Amino acid sequence: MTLTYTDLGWSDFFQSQQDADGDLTPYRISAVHRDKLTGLSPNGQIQLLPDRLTGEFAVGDWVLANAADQVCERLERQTELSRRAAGTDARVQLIAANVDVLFITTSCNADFNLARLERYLALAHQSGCYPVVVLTKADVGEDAADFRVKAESLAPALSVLTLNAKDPDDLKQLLDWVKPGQTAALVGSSGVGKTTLTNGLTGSADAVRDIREDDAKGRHTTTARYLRRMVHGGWLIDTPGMRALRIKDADEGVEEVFSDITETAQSCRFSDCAHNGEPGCAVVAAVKDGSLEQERVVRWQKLQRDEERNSETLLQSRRRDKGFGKMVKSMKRDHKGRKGY
Ligand SMILES: Nc1nc2c(ncn2[C@@H]2O[C@H](COP(=O)(O)OP(=O)(O)OP(=O)(O)O)[C@@H](O)[C@H]2O)c(=O)[nH]1
Ligand SMILES: [Zn+2]
Repeated sequence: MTLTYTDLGWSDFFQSQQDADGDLTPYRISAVHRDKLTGLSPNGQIQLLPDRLTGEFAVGDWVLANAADQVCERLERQTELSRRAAGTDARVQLIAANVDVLFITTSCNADFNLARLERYLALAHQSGCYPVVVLTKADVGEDAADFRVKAESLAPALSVLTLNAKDPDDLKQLLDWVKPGQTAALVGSSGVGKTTLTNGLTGSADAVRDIREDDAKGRHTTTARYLRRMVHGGWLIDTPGMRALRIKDADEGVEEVFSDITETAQSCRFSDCAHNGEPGCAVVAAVKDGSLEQERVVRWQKLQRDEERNSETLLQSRRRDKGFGKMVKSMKRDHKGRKGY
């Protein structure tokens, strides 16, 4: 079957970035390898040679390549999903590009965690993707409707689907959210059913899991991401091996997810109110009168702290560590001094 550029997700946004002569060919990146890229065009799939480190490309990117299959340009992204890399590394790690819909996947069991959902929602808002919460294992034991109500409480008009990932009929619910030519990405913890969903939505049983790398702790993780065609003509990016999501530079996303709280906080007497017992704190007052939920405020404060810390540059975190080291030293000195009394 021949695909057109429109089928691949090409739009006016990318067209306007085409080179004037039009002698370069656009390709959609379907896989990023150590030293090469896989690109899709109406002529099929080819290997492309990157013009910079492949870590600067994401699955879903559009690039322009010359007749020798060398990438000459990476087009500006409509949306970009990224997180802070694992370990002590402060770098940004790209997850996917030009994603329209983010399927935030969790299951109707112990994996369900409101704080984690909020983190993924902040990622969606920050990147410009439309979030849809997918609750799998609705067919198993516990009452799926309860989980749904809890998830829906996170934002007004939040789209929440409950389903059995193994049931082809249930999967139609997801297809409704992605138009042909649009791209969705699946995120969520290990074991929630991402592979099952990917196989069901793309009609392939061979989840390609061939690139294994050691992470910081020496564990093997599957890091390959692929752009796959969904049965109805949309595109799907699975994100295997994403053990934890550390959001970075997502302060606006966090603000959006907690807009009810941030709006209330504008009425605090002090503009830098930490909502920790300051006089005239509107957030504490709202918790008291029941218009804000205490646990949600606590989750907001924690997510804000995490986000700030993840967004520090390496230099800032070194300074913080140094400052902390100095503080410990001076405390030790003080302690010694006091002992002398
Ligand atoms: N009953 C039921 N089982 C499910 C459902 N979704 C997934 N499973 C099962 O849960 C197990 C884990 O599913 P996977 O699709 O491998 O989960 P994953 O998110 O891809 O996990 P990783 O590969 O570790 O990232 C498999 O045994 C699935 O068959 C569901 O909605 N209902
Ligand atoms: Zn306050």
